[in-house]
Amino acid sequence: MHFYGTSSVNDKGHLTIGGVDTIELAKEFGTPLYVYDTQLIRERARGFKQTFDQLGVTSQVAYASKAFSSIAMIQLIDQEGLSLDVVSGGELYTALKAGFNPEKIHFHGNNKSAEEIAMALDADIGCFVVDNFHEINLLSGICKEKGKTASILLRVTPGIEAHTHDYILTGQEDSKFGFDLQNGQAEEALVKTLDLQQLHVLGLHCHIGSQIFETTGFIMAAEKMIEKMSVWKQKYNFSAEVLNLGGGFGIRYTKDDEPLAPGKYVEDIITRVKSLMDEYQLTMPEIWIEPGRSLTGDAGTTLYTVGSSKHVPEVRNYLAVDGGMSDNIRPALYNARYEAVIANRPEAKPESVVSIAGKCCESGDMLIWDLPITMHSSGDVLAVFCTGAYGYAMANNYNRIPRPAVVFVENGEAELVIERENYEDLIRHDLPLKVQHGGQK
Ligand SMILES: Cc1ncc(COP(=O)(O)O)c(C=O)c1O
Ligand SMILES: N[C@@H](CCCC[NH3+])C(=O)O
Repeated sequence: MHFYGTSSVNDKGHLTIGGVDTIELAKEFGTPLYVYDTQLIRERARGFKQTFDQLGVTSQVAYASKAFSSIAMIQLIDQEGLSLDVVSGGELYTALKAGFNPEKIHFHGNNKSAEEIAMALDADIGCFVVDNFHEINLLSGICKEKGKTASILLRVTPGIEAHTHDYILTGQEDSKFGFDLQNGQAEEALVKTLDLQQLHVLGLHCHIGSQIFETTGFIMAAEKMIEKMSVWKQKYNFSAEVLNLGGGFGIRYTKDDEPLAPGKYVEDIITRVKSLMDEYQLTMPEIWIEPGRSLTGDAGTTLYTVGSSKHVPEVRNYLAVDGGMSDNIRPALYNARYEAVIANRPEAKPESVVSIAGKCCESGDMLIWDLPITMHSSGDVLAVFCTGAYGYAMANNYNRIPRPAVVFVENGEAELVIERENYEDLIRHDLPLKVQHGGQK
């Protein structure tokens, strides 16, 4: 088995994370349970910042909170001195409730509503990542009404096709995000925003996709942006104070994934950016990045209790757990792959192959196909690794299944940071029928 972060095996032979026995966690908090190794998140955060420091580059590392947001998670990010990327009023609300410094919040989104924009302006957030012409008009209009100015980055699509799943590609020309760099829309947006008193253009942003294993795409995107920056410097005397290269650094979900070390992505990309700046004789801007998955992905493990099983002779063994696509929709949505072990005996040799089924009423609710697994029985705990990004964040109540609890573990201590939903939570917003529309009773 591959051990992530602080995971290990104790003298009972049980899987531990952050020095805490996962079997005890399952007993105390129930399953399904998301367990976060917060020391690993801290190490990753520090690693990104140190790499920039070593390169002597002024930076902001903004955690993409869409990967996993909660009050405690945002507070952890704050403790580590990172900035924060939010993409909705809800993520912004969570950040503000967590006491996060608004000046370090960057607001994303391809269709921010007037209410969301007003909320962000009232909170005096640091920066809006402006996505389209509609937003330029909306944001500048609301700024005018409120007598405020907003700092903005223009999100551009550089025309890069990163090698990843189609649904998580974002930098190619045919994308719902951003101003296209090649067809002149980005330049049009720049000219428009430079003219508007209410908007202060800090620089450019791009995000080319997610779960990317090589630096080529990032470097090509940076090259295209810097080339334009040089033209715009001459044409409009525009000097970008900030160049934001987004997130997307890949992680190891299974043995087939071979990501670079997080710092290595930054090192290679920034080294190239520096030399391009020299080539074009431009002043080096602040470099911002927005890692999500690479900060929290491998720090998360989901614990499930093993339940029913089904043997289809000569075809497959199904083993069902007490969660599924309601707590982790990624396998159903992207054919995402995971590794898992029986947490009661993680080091025991695999003796059979089973396919892990969720409990939702949906044939596609399969968490892992063809998992080599050791001896197991109903009641054992299954630990699925690397679920820390876009797992809980995309959890839902399909089949009216309550969302799981989340605990942080560190130095032998476990802390509940999100309570398990209960049935009452599920019907909280339901209203009884008032009007008897031709009922027969
Ligand atoms: C604009 C933007 N920034 C950052 C991220 C974070 O990406 P990742 O979790 O792959 O690092 C995303 C999600 O893909 C995004 O859309
Ligand atoms: N939710 C996706 C990534 C989305 C990226 C957001 N731009 C995943 O689980 O991989």
